[in-house]
Amino acid sequence: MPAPVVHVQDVHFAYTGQHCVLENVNLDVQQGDFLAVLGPNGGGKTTLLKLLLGILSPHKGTISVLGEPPGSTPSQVGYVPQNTNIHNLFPITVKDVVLLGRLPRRNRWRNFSQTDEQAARQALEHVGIWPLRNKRIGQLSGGQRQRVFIARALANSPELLFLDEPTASVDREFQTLFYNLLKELNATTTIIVVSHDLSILSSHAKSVACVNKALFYHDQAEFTQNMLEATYHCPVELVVHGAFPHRVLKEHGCS
Ligand SMILES: Nc1ncnc2c1ncn2[C@@H]1O[C@H](COP(=O)(O)OP(=O)(O)OP(=O)(O)O)[C@@H](O)[C@H]1O
Repeated sequence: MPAPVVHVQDVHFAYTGQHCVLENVNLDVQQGDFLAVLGPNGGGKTTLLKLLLGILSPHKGTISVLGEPPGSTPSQVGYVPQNTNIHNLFPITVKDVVLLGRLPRRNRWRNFSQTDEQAARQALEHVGIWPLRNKRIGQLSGGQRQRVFIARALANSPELLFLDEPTASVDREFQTLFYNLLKELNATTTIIVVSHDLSILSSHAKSVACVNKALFYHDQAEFTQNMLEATYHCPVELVVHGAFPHRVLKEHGCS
């Protein structure tokens, strides 16, 4: 089997002065995978992505991404963060935010080329907001901003794409469009997406990682009741309705 694009071995992580957020985490992601990362609030999903991006460093264990230490191949890795705090009055247009995705980590102030402009246009068209390109980002709704940051991640045609709750504030119509776009991108891009939306992920992901301090990996996108209950530590009910599988959590009180 070829070397995995993401290799995590015996990783432990805690924020300063806090309990362990991730403990003894092991994960291999193969090229071409579409991995859904699930788990309860505070389970450590975003922390795991930040470790893979090199924003945080593990206290114990090793991580490699595309065969290198995390953070050393930024032009091959796209990232859509969960929260994007930009001041409403910050004077930057939608297109400029997307163009920033084309800049290497070093030499960040080079001029943009025709190729950069074309890539930005294509990314904005992909997420359906090319007409908004000259608006200031502060003038956009939460869902429109989310699309801008997805376009920024796509603008570099990354080999590996990390997405943290990418559809949290977008409407249902765009969610479907977006997951279809991810499916298309998955032909050439390895995708790791954190989401609570089991219904859509169940029909698009190829594998699943459940994260709640520990990580349980399943090499098939099959969400079984046992697996979800072990992760969420509470009863979970799987139901199917509509044209494609749709799962919901049973009403419950978690202690
Ligand atoms: N910068 C930080 N400093 C201290 N503790 C933090 C920090 N960021 C996250 N935590 C804590 O680490 C734990 C894991 O947080 P993380 O954001 O990774 O969870 P998550 O699974 O992504 O949650 P959610 O589904 O709510 O987004 C939580 O208990 C959180 O309070």
